[in-house]
Amino acid sequence: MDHYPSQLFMDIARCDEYSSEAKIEYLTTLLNSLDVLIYVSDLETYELLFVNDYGQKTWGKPQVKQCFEYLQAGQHQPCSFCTNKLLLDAEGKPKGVHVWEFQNTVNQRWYQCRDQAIHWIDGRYVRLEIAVDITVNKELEQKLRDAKQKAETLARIDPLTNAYNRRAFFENVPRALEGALRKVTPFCLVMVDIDHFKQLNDVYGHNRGDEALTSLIEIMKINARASDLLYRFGGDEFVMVLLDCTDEQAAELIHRIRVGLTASPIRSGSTNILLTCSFGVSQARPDSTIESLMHEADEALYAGKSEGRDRVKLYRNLKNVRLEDTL
Ligand SMILES: Nc1nc2c(ncn2[C@@H]2O[C@H](COP(=O)(O)OP(=O)(O)OP(=O)(O)O)[C@@H](O)[C@H]2O)c(=O)[nH]1
Repeated sequence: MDHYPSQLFMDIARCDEYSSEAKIEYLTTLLNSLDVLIYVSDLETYELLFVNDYGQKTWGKPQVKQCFEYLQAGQHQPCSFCTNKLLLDAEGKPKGVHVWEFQNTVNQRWYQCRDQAIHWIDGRYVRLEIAVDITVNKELEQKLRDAKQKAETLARIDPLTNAYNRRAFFENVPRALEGALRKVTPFCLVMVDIDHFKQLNDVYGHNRGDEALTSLIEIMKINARASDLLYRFGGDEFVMVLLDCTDEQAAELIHRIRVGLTASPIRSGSTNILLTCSFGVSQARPDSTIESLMHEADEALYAGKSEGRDRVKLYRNLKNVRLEDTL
């Protein structure tokens, strides 16, 4: 048969060989064989004029007159999202197919709805909706979105310590510094580096080294405020970003961390490994940038390293802040 489908219907309609009932049955069989919802309703009164078998299997036999009561849960007036008004132009002529997606309130499944105004048997324009169940696609879309979100989060977290990583630092901290400078609130950056970490690894093994890294971040977290941000920059180097905090207050926090480190040695058999760190602190000035703050904190840290390690240096004066100074 080389007919286009629309031509085929016209041929059937005009054919004298079949009765009108046979022609209607033919068309109804066709509409009822489709695995999509097809319904027709009046554009003004919302009265249901036709629902195919797929619709009746899904929403039941229509016991009510209007499409909104039939197709939606607890809906006793036209739906706020009804597309009827979009189907005719200003002159009252059909505007073509309007495609949209919707989660049905009766069965919670997602449908792609294709709505249009068509001529009905009696000459009026009515609403024809063809709705395809796209729930599986929607679920896949959601899974993809979740997986993307998870991958994005993981790309910003150090898997060993669960601290944020360097990438997260450069994404978040410049904005935090900008905010602090605008509001003229103090802002501190602290570089933390474990002392002789290579030796710890070499003598006690990599696993003890890993334990030392996770133990340090735990101790930092326990002592930090909720607004403080902790990052593992790589290896045994960490950065603390302290909002609304002066370098003297930073030194108090560092003191608590050092006390925590003394109280929680890493166990290796019968040996207690005491972990010490060097700390370099820089406080933002009005013209500070992330780069300048990092450079200053680094300078303070390495001044402490070269003087023998296990100490806290403020960039401001490069003097040692002794444990007892912060008590
Ligand atoms: N266990 C473990 N070791 C790591 C990890 N990442 C880096 N390291 C090791 O950390 C050590 C860092 O050593 P260095 O940078 O030389 O510093 P250090 O020995 O702490 O010396 P100072 O900082 O000068 O006191 C290297 O031996 C790295 O192999 C890790 O994820 N786990």
